[in-house]
Amino acid sequence: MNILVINCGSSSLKFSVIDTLTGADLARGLFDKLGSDSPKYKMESDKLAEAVKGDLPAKASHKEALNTLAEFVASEDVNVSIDAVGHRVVHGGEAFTSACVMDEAAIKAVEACNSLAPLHNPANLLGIESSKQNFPDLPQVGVFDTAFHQTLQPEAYLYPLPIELYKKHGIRRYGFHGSSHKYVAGEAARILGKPLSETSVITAHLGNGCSAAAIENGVCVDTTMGLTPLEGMVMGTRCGDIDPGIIFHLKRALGMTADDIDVMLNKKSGLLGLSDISNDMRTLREASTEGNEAAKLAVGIFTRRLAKSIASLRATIEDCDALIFTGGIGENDALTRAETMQRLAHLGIEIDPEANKNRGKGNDGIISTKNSSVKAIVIQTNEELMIARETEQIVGSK
Ligand SMILES: Nc1ncnc2c1ncn2[C@@H]1O[C@H](COP(=O)(O)OP(=O)(O)O)[C@@H](O)[C@H]1O
Ligand SMILES: CC(=O)OP(=O)(O)O
Ligand SMILES: [Mg+2]
Repeated sequence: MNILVINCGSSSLKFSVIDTLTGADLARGLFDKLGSDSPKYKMESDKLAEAVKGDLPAKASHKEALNTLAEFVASEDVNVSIDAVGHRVVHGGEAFTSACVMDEAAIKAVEACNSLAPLHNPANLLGIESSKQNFPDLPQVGVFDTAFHQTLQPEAYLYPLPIELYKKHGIRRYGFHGSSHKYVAGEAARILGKPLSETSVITAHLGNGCSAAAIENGVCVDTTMGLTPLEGMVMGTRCGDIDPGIIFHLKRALGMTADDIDVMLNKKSGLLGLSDISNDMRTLREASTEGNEAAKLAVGIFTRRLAKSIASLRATIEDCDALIFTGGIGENDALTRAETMQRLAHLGIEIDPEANKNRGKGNDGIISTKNSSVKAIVIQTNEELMIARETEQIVGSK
């Protein structure tokens, strides 16, 4: 089957067309600055030597983006027919434990989660609505970031808050990046040569958003993100765990509004806030090499907290076969991996420095020594392939 996979942000749309038989992506692209005065796009296909770049008319929205990508996919440049559309949906709350067809009832259930993921969910729904208009004959399937974490037990998902908040308002830990954690856990089992149902791993997804998960015998038992994708580790622009008392202090002593604080914690904190240079790990590594102390400190705090998160997740599972690094930083930044593993020697992880240096850029594999009782593995994530596979399963079972 050929599945069009769509990941909609508030002003962007990422897509790929995946052949589920081979796992290859036949085409991919990005629409940026949608709704602004100068929306832009870049689309690629294996048949083309160069990417197709262009501008959409001012104020063009997700609908126009979908028109443009539909024409591209049907053109000589790609020339494939699409069987179904799979959408990334970030927050499915407790309503979704797996992917499903986005009918009216499912859309209503996602809408009910909008306030829990105001940055992500409304945009995801916009993508689904536009896609229904553009492709009325194709099945539209939602694949949820939260679904993989629905196996968490109350001990893991409840906050130590008045229990009414959970019972009446659904305030609990949900976890995100589920498609990535699930994909790399499956690949880890394959690399280790064990069935997934007998494989226990800690997966660290380190992209712009960062989260880690503890997976026991193939089942997710704990994760670092919570009600929203703000909890947990230091990220590009998000703070991760902080003392909630800081929020009251910012309001009372500095007069900030809830919206000001929200923007600060989500968009101006993390690596960007600490370094005052960039949210991008590559830029911070370069600045560190040139002796920039703020960049060094930002990265030091990032890896220290990353190691603390992994060590605390280790306490939630009985055995651990491997620690998995994935996402842009996990796949490419050998220094982040080395610094994290050095802090985790007490867990039985012994780094192979040469293997660690040589991994990355599509070169997956084990980066721990033969004697390491817990292996460390670099695995390139593929959320799009996971979404395509889950979409195929839903459509194929109809
Ligand atoms: N070669 C590299 N070395 C170090 N960091 C890298 C490298 N390539 C990408 N990264 C980092 O990966 C992060 C982005 O990860 P990615 O998974 O692409 O993000 P997203 O969550 O947006 O999908 C950025 O911090 C970027 O600097
Ligand atoms: C849920 C989340 O953090 O997603 P992203 O990393 O794509 O921002
Ligand atoms: Mg990514």
